[in-house]
Amino acid sequence: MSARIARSSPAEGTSPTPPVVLAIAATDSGGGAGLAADLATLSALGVHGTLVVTAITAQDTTGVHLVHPVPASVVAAQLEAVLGDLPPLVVKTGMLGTADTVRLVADRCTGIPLVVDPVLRATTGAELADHEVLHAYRHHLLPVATVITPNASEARALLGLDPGDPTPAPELAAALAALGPAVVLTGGPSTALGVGTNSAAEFAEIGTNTESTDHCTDWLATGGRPVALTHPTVQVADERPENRGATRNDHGTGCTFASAVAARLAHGADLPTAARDAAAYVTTQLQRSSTWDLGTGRGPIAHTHAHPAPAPEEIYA
Ligand SMILES: Nc1ncnc2c1ncn2[C@@H]1O[C@H](COP(=O)(O)OP(=O)(O)OP(=O)(O)O)[C@@H](O)[C@H]1O
Ligand SMILES: Cc1ncc(CO)c(N)n1
Repeated sequence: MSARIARSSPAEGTSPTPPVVLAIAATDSGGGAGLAADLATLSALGVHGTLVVTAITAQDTTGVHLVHPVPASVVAAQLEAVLGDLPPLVVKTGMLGTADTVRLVADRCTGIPLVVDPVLRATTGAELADHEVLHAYRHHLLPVATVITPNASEARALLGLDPGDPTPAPELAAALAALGPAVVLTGGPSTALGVGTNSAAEFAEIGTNTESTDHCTDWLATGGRPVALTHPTVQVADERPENRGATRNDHGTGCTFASAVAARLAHGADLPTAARDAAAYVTTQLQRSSTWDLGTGRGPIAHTHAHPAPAPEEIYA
């Protein structure tokens, strides 16, 4: 017997119209990052997500195997379709793939609150942007972005610094903010270890030390002195013996974080609140997937909201 979706009376079974956030990003066939992460996060946080696909990636928990950019004319057609009919309160960008697409997004999304996650490299290490793309980010997208959410290595690339440049994280955030947008420079556990980003003085300032991995620090820069936003680390497995039992499922944290920022902004939160809420959401979802066994590499952060699934009688009648 087939189950029928319940049709309850409008007063009982309806909810208010949700805000719309447009996610402009690429697909991840493994379902951990990119548009899969964006739409799941927006849905979990009470937002209707519309989407523009910029590239298709063949990707799994072990790495990126192929990137197929969508032609700029097809990206433009998707943008025209959704910007007119379903105007977004906030736009969030992830992997854009080509310089043409970066410029197109900058042109078409000017005047809409814009959260830019400058995806230049996958968690698994694959390069997802070349010099032309970087140039387009610097000169076209950053000046019209409301907030950008790079990690430290993306921040260095956007500033034209060497990968090994020792500039501390808050200075990187401040330098990017000087180009126009507010900045949340994200820092996973490697930042807490002081790898290339935080100086000992900064760790003293935020009440931790260079050996501590208990807290992650994101740096919020809005023009003045950058502010440290700290939250508890979900320990990630690495070569250290004490971390052997920790999670290996952290694929998609950056996309999830930026989408959560966009969702909270769309609900009217201010940027510091949105950034704190987004970090709390990432931490919760990392914790939830910490014992999952998906794939052989770095598995996904949790994108399920009701898991295990509710009993059928709670959904169907
Ligand atoms: N292990 C962790 N425990 C708690 N929070 C984490 C952890 N790893 C990342 N985060 C948080 O997740 C958010 C996204 O930061 P992250 O640095 O992972 O982005 P990213 O490097 O751009 O990710 P990705 O490579 O998936 O795009 C930040 O708020 C960061 O502090
Ligand atoms: C499609 C896509 N977007 C973003 C990332 C960054 O994690 C990724 N690995 N893949």
